[in-house]
Amino acid sequence: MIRVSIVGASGYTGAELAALVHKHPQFQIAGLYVSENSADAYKPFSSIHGQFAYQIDRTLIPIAESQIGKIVSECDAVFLCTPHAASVEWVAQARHHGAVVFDLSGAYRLSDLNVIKKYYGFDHKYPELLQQAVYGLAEWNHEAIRKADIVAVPGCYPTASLSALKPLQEADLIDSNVLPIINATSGVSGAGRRASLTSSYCEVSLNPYGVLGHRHQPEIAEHLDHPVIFTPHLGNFKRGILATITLKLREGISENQVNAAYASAYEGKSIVRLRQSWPSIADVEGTPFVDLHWQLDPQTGYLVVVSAIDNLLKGAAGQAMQCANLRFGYASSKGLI
Ligand SMILES: NC(=O)C1=CN([C@@H]2O[C@H](COP(=O)(O)OP(=O)(O)OC[C@H]3O[C@@H](n4cnc5c(N)ncnc54)[C@H](OP(=O)(O)O)[C@@H]3O)[C@@H](O)[C@H]2O)C=CC1
Ligand SMILES: CC(=O)N[C@@H](CCC(=O)OP(=O)(O)O)C(=O)O
Repeated sequence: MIRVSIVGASGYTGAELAALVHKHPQFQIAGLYVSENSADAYKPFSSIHGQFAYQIDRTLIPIAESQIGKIVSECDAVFLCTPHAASVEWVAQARHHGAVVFDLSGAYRLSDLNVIKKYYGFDHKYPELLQQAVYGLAEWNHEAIRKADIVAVPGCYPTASLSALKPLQEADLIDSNVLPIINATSGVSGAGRRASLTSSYCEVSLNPYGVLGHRHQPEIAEHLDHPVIFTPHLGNFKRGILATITLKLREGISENQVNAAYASAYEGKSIVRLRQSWPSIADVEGTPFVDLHWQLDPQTGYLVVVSAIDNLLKGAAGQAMQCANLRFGYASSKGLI
């Protein structure tokens, strides 16, 4: 059995991950951790996430980065479900002790230090580790993920967007003079469990945010190798992301070529479902899938693609589990479907 420690286990993605590890036939939980001064220190995990009562009987152990050597000695992999700035240091300490690390934050997803400073607000102290980190988009980077010691699990909006756009970009179908436009709406769990006015349930209706400045824009652009316009929206529902993407195809590209690009990119990749009708958030909520459907306007050459995921699963914990499966020699969907 592969023993797994989860730091940030009281949060939304940490809890989903604990649940996935708990039901996985080849993985088991070694320990669940929160920060050194956490208000949840020493509470039973199931007192916070009651759906796991009598299933995951674990205590949330408080721990500092400097103590990670102890965690590493007791497990085969560390999952970090921690804020970006905290993950920068946690990854470095975990690697110092030789751990295989899966970081669900944005700390190791971008390669350019200036872009990180601009969008995350901190100077990244470990450029050599950034270079080693593999971007964990499971359907696309599986060969590199199998050998990686640091996996930067993609953000939720980038997962939805890249899953839709990469087949077209790899097949060279996108008109490079026209930027793809991504309009995506997320449920409030995307903002994490910590209380804030902007993600407070009664405050949220449906609004754009981070317009022309969200940190997922450079993440999508870097891993697509194509600039995009990305506008996130916050919706008044708990979980899920629906991204509607509009792009211009190169002159003369047919619907058959688009269909073939998706079919060939995702052949045998069971987490990606190529749908025959428009997907909805209800279709993917609580599932590890990304659902895609598209339609070409032959008059204008514009294509509309819709991508739906559960932000906490394919957008975070589910994809982290796919990466761990690959890293430890299993099929990427093992334990997920
Ligand atoms: N929510 C989502 O849809 C997605 C989130 N992500 C990313 O995943 C990470 C976790 O997100 P999410 O679960 O939503 O966040 P939450 O706010 O729900 O949980 C954060 C967790 O980290 C712990 N924590 C905070 N600071 C530290 C620290 N310095 N050291 C150790 N533990 C710490 C918190 O507990 P405590 O403070 O009590 O110690 C809590 O357990 C973030 O980086 C987020 O950006 C990625 C994709 C999707
Ligand atoms: C609704 C909401 O607030 N969503 C988050 C994105 C969550 C996510 O994917 O996470 P990373 O922070 O790991 O990139 C946001 O826009 O900041």
